[in-house]
Amino acid sequence: MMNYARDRARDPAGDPPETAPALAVHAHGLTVVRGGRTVLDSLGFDVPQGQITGLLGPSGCGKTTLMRAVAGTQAKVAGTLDVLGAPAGHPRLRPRIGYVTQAPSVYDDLTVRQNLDYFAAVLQPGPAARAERRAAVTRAIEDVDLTDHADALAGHLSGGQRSRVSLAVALLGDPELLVLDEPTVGLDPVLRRDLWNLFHTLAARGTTLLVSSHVMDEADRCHRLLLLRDGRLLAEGTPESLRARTHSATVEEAFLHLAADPRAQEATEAGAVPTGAPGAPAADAPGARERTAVTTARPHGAAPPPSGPAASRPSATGPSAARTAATAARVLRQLRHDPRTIALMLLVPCAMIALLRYVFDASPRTFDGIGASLLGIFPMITMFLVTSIATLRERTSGTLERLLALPLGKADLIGGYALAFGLLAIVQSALATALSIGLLGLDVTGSPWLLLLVAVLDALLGTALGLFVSAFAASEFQAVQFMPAVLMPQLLLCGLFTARDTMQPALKALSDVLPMSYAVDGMDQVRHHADATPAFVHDTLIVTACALLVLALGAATLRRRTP
Ligand SMILES: Nc1ncnc2c1ncn2[C@@H]1O[C@H](COP(=O)(O)OP(=O)(O)OP(=O)(O)O)[C@@H](O)[C@H]1O
Repeated sequence: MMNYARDRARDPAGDPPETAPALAVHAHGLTVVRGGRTVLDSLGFDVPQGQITGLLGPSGCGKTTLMRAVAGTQAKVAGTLDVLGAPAGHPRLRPRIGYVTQAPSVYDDLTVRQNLDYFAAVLQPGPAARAERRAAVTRAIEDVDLTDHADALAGHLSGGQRSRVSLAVALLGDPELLVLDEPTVGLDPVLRRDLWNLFHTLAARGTTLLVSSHVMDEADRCHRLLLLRDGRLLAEGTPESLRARTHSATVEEAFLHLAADPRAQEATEAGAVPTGAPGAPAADAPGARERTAVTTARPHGAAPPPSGPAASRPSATGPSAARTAATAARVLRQLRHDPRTIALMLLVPCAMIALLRYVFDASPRTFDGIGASLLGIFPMITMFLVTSIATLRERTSGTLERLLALPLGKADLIGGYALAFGLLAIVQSALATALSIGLLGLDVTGSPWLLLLVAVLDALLGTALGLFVSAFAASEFQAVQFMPAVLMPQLLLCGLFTARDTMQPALKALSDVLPMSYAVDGMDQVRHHADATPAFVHDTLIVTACALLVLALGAATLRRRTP
């Protein structure tokens, strides 16, 4: 059974409050175009605060698109869409909305608790909030009845259990508005009933819920309904009013009646809830007054100050060291559950450098030249691959959409990845450098620490390139294809195979703008000079600047709203 320890006095299945509530969402002329098609067509509706509004309609009618528009993750939204008194997608709304996507957007390679710990750290970063976070995580796990599975990997749970982890994430921080996209799909009847009871408990506490479903028998569990078909609003109102208006016994019948009779739709097509309709705020009701204030008193694009519980929640979305550190810790925690990947990342460069040494057994001087350069190139290649696939997985699993709907700065996310993989790169490069110099007899005049410095910078560059390139890949297959496209030209032109001075002018010019050329040059400087030469400093500065530039480009390519 779900935990109802925080339930208030009202009957979970009871009626909404008698006085008309204020509005959590107000839409007018809402239109969304996806892939050149109008998917939502001039919708007008209201969602009252503290109630459960069901968004019902057949598959493909636009429910997910509407949910994403309300959550602020949908691009190309036209018309008016005010959410909690601010335009949808306003940064101040991010900590105030809990959004559950249709597929469970959680990390399969983290436990239930680790998933929640991370999202809680995004919502409430910093060591000062640790105790509060821990309590919120425990409470959310209890709410979705997963206490017995708190330490299980999310990937080892059933589909319904993973959906509940996703819901628990959305419950963190007591959001004022919960946007739930088909939260009960695939659940057994007992769990479905328990979840609906939880939704009513949340509504009784004052939370607004917008819940989509294509199962019409869930309609009677909602206080109000929005019936959608082919991107147009068929009708809105309480289940009773819709049944009464269409003389139907069930909401499903009412839906079919409305779908077949265009005249029956006309009453609600023009825009907001008609005054006097069941569930609509009366003209002089508090909700109606607030709606006027929301839609007329605020300059376009400006958000009013948050009120209620949200006022105490963090709203900053600027760079935050605590959120960057939490992201890096989460990425490393994911890797900890994947020891084979860690072993491959650390051992493959060592194995390759050892192989190279014995390939050039007869010519140790050639090994010195190529080996030193490859000490930087191996980490760049592995970090590029691992980062591009890890970020792409974040994109395809839906966790990226969820994260970007939260108060997490893009720089925090990119910085967290760079920090985690940068730390791994240090270990990887240190192992390969120690092996090369200590056991394989690599002869360098300069300090091995300088060699390590260039290797780590190369790895950081590989991480940055991987993050950047993943924005252009639609699948892991494509990400892997990008590897030769991005790295091979650099490898061929970096001076490892032919001295850069002897290249054709066009190739030399191309080589001059590729960062790997400077990485190889920097390694060469360490090989031949005891101290850091001006050329070495110049080379390392260029590699560092390129890594930072590509990281910034990676952050710039992240879009909070997707098409
Ligand atoms: N990226 C896209 N580009 C173009 N059209 C899209 C895109 N995503 C969805 N659509 C179209 O938009 C329409 C609405 O899709 P949406 O996912 O919102 O429907 P839905 O009601 O949530 O469906 P379901 O209940 O099956 O999840 C569909 O006709 C779909 O084909």
